[in-house]
Amino acid sequence: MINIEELSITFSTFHGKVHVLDKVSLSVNRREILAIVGESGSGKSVTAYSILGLLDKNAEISNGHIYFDEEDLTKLSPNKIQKYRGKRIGMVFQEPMSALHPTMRIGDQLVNVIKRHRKLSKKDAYPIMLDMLKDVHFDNPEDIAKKYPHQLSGGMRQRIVIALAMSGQPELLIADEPTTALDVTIQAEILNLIKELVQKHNTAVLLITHDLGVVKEVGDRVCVMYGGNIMESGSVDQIFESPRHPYTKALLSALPNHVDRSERLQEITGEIPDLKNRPEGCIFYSRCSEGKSTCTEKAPACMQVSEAHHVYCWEVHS
Ligand SMILES: Nc1ncnc2c1ncn2[C@@H]1O[C@H](COP(=O)(O)OP(=O)(O)OP(=O)(O)O)[C@@H](O)[C@H]1O
Repeated sequence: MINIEELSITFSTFHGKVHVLDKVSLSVNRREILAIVGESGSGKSVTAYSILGLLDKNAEISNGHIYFDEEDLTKLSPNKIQKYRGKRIGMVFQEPMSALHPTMRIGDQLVNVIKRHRKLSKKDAYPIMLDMLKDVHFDNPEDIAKKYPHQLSGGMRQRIVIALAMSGQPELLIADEPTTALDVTIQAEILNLIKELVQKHNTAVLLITHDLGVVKEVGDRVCVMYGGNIMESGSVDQIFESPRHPYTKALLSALPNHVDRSERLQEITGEIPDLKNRPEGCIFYSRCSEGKSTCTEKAPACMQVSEAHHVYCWEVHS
């Protein structure tokens, strides 16, 4: 569905160039939820925004490709990429209010988007809108359609945003921290809803989170990111049960209850290096407990440790 190959992104800042993504490669398949997990600043959102063509103006794609069904999105003009957004690639962000019009009824917002994406009249879009509200678990769609966003709870608003994101029947849904702003009791409901819609509509999902509990709950595969690099990728079981990268191991063992492993990601000691001066070798070296001299010389090559389980670490090579 989507295939990112060796993507590098640099931001020009007042203090010089910051290399925030360094040869990131990942892919998401149809009907699959790929979770990207990592600490703050690891490059999760920049990866998502690059797919959507929504990078800040000071960003430059200095290397790589983003293939979406064979088309390289990095080569498209802003106008062309806009046609993908919303229609073929849906988006759900952390704060639902940012995606909703505050003074327009829910039903009208959905009808407008359905009309635009599916080229339908208002009359034909109306029953689809009611079905979409049912799809996101409202059993009183006519009533909900008449409401304004401020009349709904945070969880209900996020369900509306998911309905909006799905209204173009997207092939890929990008969800950036979709449950972070919500009450813990509502989080599972939203995650289950995403899972259900993926199955029903054959969508692929790129889920961005710093919450390992969320990964465990809904992810099929995981990419662990650190300092703009992928450290390890594999199935949820591979990453949780047999992590190979020292960073993944540190993240998991830092969990208060690492038997359960359904907790939020804890910060591990040390800081991400200055991305203006990326080290020659492994970006994680300064915080790694297993580092050796090779690690400072060149960035680790990708090592396949078992089917679909990849690790970028010299220690695993040895
Ligand atoms: N416009 C910009 N100019 C300069 N640096 C930027 C810009 N946007 C993002 N960055 C930097 O890119 C790096 C990656 O940011 P990104 O938002 O992708 O991290 P993240 O993993 O999503 O973290 P968080 O969970 O905090 O959102 C950070 O160091 C951030 O400061």
